[in-house]
Amino acid sequence: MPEGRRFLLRRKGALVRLGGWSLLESAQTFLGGYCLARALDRGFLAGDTRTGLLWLAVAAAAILAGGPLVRGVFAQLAALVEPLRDALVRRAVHQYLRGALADPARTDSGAVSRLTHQTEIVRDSFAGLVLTARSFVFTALGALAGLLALAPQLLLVVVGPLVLGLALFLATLAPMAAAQRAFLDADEAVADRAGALGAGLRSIAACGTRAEAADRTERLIAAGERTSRVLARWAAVRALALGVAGQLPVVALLVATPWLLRQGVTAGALIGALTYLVQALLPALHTLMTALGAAGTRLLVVLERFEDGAADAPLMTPVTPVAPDAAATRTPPVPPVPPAPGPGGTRPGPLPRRAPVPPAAEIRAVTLAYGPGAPPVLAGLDLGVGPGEHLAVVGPSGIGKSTLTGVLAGLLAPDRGTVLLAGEPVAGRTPSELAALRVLIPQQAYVFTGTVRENLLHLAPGTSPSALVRAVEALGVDELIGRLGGLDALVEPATLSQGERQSLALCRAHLSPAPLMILDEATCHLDPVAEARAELALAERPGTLIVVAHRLSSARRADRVLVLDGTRPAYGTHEELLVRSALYRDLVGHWLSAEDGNGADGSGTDRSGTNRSAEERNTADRGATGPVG
Ligand SMILES: Nc1ncnc2c1ncn2[C@@H]1O[C@H](COP(=O)(O)OP(=O)(O)OP(=O)(O)O)[C@@H](O)[C@H]1O
Repeated sequence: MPEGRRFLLRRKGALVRLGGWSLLESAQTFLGGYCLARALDRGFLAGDTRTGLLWLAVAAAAILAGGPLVRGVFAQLAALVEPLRDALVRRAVHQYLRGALADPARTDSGAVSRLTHQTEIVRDSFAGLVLTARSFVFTALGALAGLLALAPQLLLVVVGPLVLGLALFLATLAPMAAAQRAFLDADEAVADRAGALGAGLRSIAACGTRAEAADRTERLIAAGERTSRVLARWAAVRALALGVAGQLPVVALLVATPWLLRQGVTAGALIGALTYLVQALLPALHTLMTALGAAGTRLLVVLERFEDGAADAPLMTPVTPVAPDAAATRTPPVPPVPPAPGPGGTRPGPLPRRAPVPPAAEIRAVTLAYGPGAPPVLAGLDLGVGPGEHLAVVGPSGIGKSTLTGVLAGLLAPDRGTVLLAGEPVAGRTPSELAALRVLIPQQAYVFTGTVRENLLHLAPGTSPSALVRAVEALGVDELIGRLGGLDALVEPATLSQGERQSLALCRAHLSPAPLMILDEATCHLDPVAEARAELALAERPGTLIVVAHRLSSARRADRVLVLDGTRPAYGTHEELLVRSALYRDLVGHWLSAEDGNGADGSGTDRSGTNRSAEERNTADRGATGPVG
């Protein structure tokens, strides 16, 4: 408002000229009713047709003068509206430059819309408002002056309902604007959501989060419905105000006719008064209310897009350029990741109490049940995975391994407890924030129709060609890519085997910049050699690796193993768990007998571990097979 006032005060000349032209509109209104009244009273009702026609000719001349009047009004209107448009364009450019200098990485996609579409909306809405508000004020002046000139008693009858209706209308302005803003916000939220859903459709289908996505969208649509109901209610109040201000004076005039006649008001004056009400005031009022309701609210809402403190910022201020490095320091710090241990390396059990960097992933007293009456799948689980660590998660089928990966990845919200990634809570993070922190590869690998390159670079589009080649070689998928026709060959997911899909998905995960990688049986369709190669490559990648393991070799490669066992989980190295956990021994025994059934695992490692003596091997194998046997 103060800015608007300042803007108008600086254009006093144009306002005065506009007022001058508008006064002619008052005169036109005045003459319309007055001439008709006189034509009746002094001409036709008095039997003097010539005089009657003369008065009507004066009224016609006033109407014909309308052409030049409109031209004059529009010329002055341009003097008000065009500077506003220019100021908004300047402000939009300034906002954009300020944002770009403050954060070169940020893209302000709304800037073009503000510069073009939104500026034009403001310009048209402002012009429409000035036109209608001015027209109403000067028409009302002309009509009231006419009523006074015809008979002051007419004013007494008409002014009461007119003022009442106007007051009711003015009272609806603020709540109506608030309702309109809420409606537009809700509408934009639904549009944003629809856009995000469209862009993320593949991921939603791949992660199986269709129900959650639908639920969140439904809530937004319901909010939109509520705001449109509120808006409709205020529109009804506004229609009532229009009825009171526009129609009630006519009814009052008709009801008061006997009294007015007794007061000496002539028939011509009554017809003139009706003309003022029906032909001048009512249409002007209707146009004003419609314009304020539609253009006014649109103007308010769009003008807000030009705010954000830009008003305080002086234009053309020299700004110190921001070095790209400085911008980089503003991105959220990623905890330093120490180098991962070598393939055969071990890391002793619990994390040190005062770790220099927060754990890569941490679960504190997490409980999760699928449904209110269902027994918890995870019950008060604690887990800390250090940066660079390689953890294997094992357990019988249905014990909750996938549930745990979902919780760690932020896809499942626990009923109780906290999940932290890199020391920050997972709850409340947006999908893109989560994607920057972790990558989860489920058992059903996600490959989409597109080129091999698009599939591999899906999580890291900026990867250099040499890094891509290195990842392809490390994962051993070069042969597969050759068979598919090269990096630019089109992939048809349906024509790939499960193992081929897993290979591509693992290579994509390898390229992802996320510091935490979670594999949920993501190698189950690979042969043991390919699995070993993939896991080793992924473990050597900087960052933390959590693998839901389904083979002994996979558990052996990890620094530590988490055995999920209902409410009694066990942690430790492979060797420690062979001693401590009966369930782990059972699992190992089961894996060994399965491998015996399938022949050697082909992984190139012996079955009991790397670089161990025959005696150690025997001990371990005895421990492993004991309970099963
Ligand atoms: N969306 C769900 N709704 C209800 N129950 C579920 C849901 N997902 C998993 N469960 C149940 O939770 C338990 C743990 O399932 P989860 O998939 O986490 O186990 P898992 O250890 O990964 O099993 P597997 O090794 O067979 O994949 C199971 O009893 C399963 O039936």
